[in-house]
Amino acid sequence: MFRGAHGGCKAAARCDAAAVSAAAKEPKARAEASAPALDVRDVSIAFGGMKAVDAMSLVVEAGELLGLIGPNGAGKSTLFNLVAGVLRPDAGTVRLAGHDVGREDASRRIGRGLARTFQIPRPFGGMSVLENMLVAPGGQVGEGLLANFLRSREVARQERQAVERARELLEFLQLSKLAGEDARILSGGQRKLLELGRALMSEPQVLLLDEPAAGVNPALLDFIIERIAEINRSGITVLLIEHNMEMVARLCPRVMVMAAGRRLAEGRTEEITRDPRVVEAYLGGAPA
Ligand SMILES: Nc1ncnc2c1ncn2[C@@H]1O[C@H](COP(=O)(O)OP(=O)(O)OP(=O)(O)O)[C@@H](O)[C@H]1O
Repeated sequence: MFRGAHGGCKAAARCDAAAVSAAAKEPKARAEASAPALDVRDVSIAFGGMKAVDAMSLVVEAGELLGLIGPNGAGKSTLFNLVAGVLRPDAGTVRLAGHDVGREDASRRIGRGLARTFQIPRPFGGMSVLENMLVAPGGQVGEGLLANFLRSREVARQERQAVERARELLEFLQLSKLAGEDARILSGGQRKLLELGRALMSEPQVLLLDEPAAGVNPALLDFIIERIAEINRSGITVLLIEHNMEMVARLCPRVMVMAAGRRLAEGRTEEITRDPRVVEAYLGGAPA
C-alpha cells in the first residue's frame, strides 16, 4: 500500500487511492469472493466470571467502513483483541475473508491481512519515527536483528523496499519532516498517525482502528478523518471504534452499538445514533 506505480506520494494531499493500496488490490490472502472481510459469530469471553464480550456477532463486508460504538466498558477493545488473536474466545468463531482463524495466533492473522491500532499508542522511545515504522507489527524487533545477521541481497532488497514504503507512508501521513526525530517528541495526534502508519506497513486488507480520534486536537482530527477515508477508498476494510461521534458520522455509513458485551443495535449511523436505546446506553442506563 501507498507505494503506487506513480513512485510514491510526492505531495501528501495528492496521495490518492491508487497510491494508497497496492495491498487491497493484490490478493495477498485470496478471499472467497463472496465471504465478508470479517465475520464474528457468537463470540464470548469472561474475565473472572464477568462476561466482557457476550455472544457477540458482527459482519464487516469487504471494503466497508463500519463504526463500533458504545459506552465505556462495553467490550469494544476486548472484541478487537479477540479478532486480532491477542485473546482466545471462550466460545464463538472469527473468520477473515472466509477463513476460520480461531486456531491462529496474532502474527498469522497479520499474515492474512489483518492490522490494528491501539487506543493508547506507545511508540518506541529512543528510536526515530522512521525506525518505528520499520519495527515489525507486534514489536517483533528480533526479526530485524535476524535479518541483519542473515543479511543477503534479497534481505537487503526487502529492507530497501520497506524503507521506501515507510517513507511513502510518512509522506501520506504528513510525518516526513519528523522521520529522523525521536518518536517521543510526537504530539498525541502525531502518535496516532504514526500508529496508523505502522499498521499500514503490513499492507493490510482489514484494519481495526481503536479510537484514532482520542486525544487529538481539532486541527489534526480533520486530517486523520480524511486519511482514514482515503485508506478505505483504496479498498481496505475498516472497523472503527470511536467515541467521537463527529468522526463516526463523517466516516461510517453504518454502525454497530455494543453495551455490556452484547450487540445493542446496528444500522445506518444517522438512525442508530438517535435510537433511544443507544442514547440511554450512553447516558449510563443498562441495555434492555
Ligand atoms: N484483561 C482483562 N482482565 C479483566 N478485565 C478486563 C480485561 N480487559 C477488559 N476487561 C474488562 O472488560 C470490560 C470491557 O472492557 P473493554 O476495554 O473491552 O471496553 P471498551 O468498550 O473498549 O471501553 P472503552 O470505550 O472505555 O475503551 C470492562 O469491564 C473491562 O474492565
